[in-house]
Amino acid sequence: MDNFARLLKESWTLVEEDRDRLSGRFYARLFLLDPGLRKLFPVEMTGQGDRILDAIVTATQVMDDPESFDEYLRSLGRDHRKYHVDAAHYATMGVALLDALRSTAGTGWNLEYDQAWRDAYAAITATMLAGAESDENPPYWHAEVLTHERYGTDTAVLTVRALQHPLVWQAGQYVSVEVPRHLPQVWRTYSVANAPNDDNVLEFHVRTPAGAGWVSGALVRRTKPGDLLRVAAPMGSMTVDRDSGRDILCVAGGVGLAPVKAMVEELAGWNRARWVHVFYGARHADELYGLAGLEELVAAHPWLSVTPSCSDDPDFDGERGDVPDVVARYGPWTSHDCYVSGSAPMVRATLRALAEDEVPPQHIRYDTFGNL
Ligand SMILES: NC(=O)C1=CN([C@@H]2O[C@H](COP(=O)(O)OP(=O)(O)OC[C@H]3O[C@@H](n4cnc5c(N)ncnc54)[C@H](O)[C@@H]3O)[C@@H](O)[C@H]2O)C=CC1
Repeated sequence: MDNFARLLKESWTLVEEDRDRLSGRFYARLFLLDPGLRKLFPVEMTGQGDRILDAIVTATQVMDDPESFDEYLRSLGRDHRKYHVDAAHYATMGVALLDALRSTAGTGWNLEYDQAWRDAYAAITATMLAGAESDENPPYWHAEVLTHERYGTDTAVLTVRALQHPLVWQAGQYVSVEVPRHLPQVWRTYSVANAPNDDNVLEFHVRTPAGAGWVSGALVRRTKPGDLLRVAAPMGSMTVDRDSGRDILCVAGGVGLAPVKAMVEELAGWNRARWVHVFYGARHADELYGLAGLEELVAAHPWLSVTPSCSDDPDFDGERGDVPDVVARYGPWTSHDCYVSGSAPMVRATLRALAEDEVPPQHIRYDTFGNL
C-alpha cells in the first residue's frame, strides 16, 4: 500500500467509530455554507448522511486499486446526476467534509491527513464529474409501473417501463429507484431482475421485513400499476464475463435472486457450452418466490441446474441449511466463475466458503450493499 492510501486508512480509524457525529457535522456545515443545498436532500434526513459518506469512504478505501476506483467513481458520478449536483456543489461538500473530519477526529488529526483527504476528494470528484459529463442519458428515467405481484406480506415483484429514453444496462447491474409520490428524493438501489430488452422494461424484486425500509415498504405495499417511479443510471460490476470459457456458479439468497435471474436470462440468449449452477436459498419454502420461474428456465435450457435450499424450514423437502453451506457441500468450485448475491452476512459467508475451496478471488464477482 502506498503512503497516500496508508494516510487515508489510518486517518479514517480516528473517526470511524464516530460516524453519527461525523455525519451530523458534515450536514450542519454543508447547509451553513450553502443553505440552497438543503433542497437537494430529502425532508427526513435519517440515514441519508451515511449513504453519501459511505460512498466517499468506500472511494478512499479503494484508492490503492485504481481500476475498480475509476469505474466505481465514474458510475457514482453518473448516478449522482439524479440529485442535480454540479462542480460548485462538490466543492462546497469538500469543505464541509474536511471541517467535519477535523473536528470529529480531534487532536489525532494532522496536516498530512488533511492534505491526503483534500487530494483524495479532488481526485474523487474529478472522476465523478468526468463520469457524469460523459453520460448522454438523462439524469433519471421516469418509469411507469406495469405489473405488481405480491408474494406473502413482504415481497413484491414489479415490472416498470422506462419512458422517455432507451435505458441500457447489463444483466447483473443495479439502479437506484425513487418513489416520488410517497418518498420524494429518497433513492435506494435495486438489482434489475431481467435481461436487457428492446421494450425498456425492467423487473425488480423487493423484500421488506415488517417495519424496515421506507422505499422498499412503499414499493411492496403502496405501489400499483400506473404509478410513476424514477430510475437512475445502471451501476455495478457483477456482470457475466463472456470471454471466459469457465462454467458458472451463482449463489443467491432471498431477493438476491434478482441479478442472478437477469444473468441466467441473458445467458439464455447465447450460451451453449457453459454449465450454469444456481443455488437459491431462503429461510422458509414459502419465501422461494422465484423458484417456479427458475424451473421454467431449467426446462428450456439443458445447461442450467437449480438447487433450492431452506435454512429455517425443517419440513422442506430439499437441501437444508444456510445457502453458503449447501454450496460448499456441492464443491469443488475451483474451475468456475462465481457470482454471489444476497445480504451482507450471506455474501460474507459464501466468500469464506469459496476461499476455503481455493477458488481464485479473480473468479468471484459480487456487489456490496452495506459493508461486508
Ligand atoms: N446484488 C446483490 O447482491 C443483491 C443483494 N440483495 C440483498 O439480498 C438480501 C436478501 O434478503 P432476504 O430476501 O431478506 O433474504 P434472507 O436474508 O432471508 O436470506 C435467505 C438466504 O440467505 C442465507 N443467509 C441469511 N443470513 C445468513 C448468514 N448470516 N450466513 C449465511 N447465510 C445466510 C439463508 O441461509 C438463506 O438461504 C437483502 O439484504 C438485499 O439487500 C438483493 C438484491 C441484489
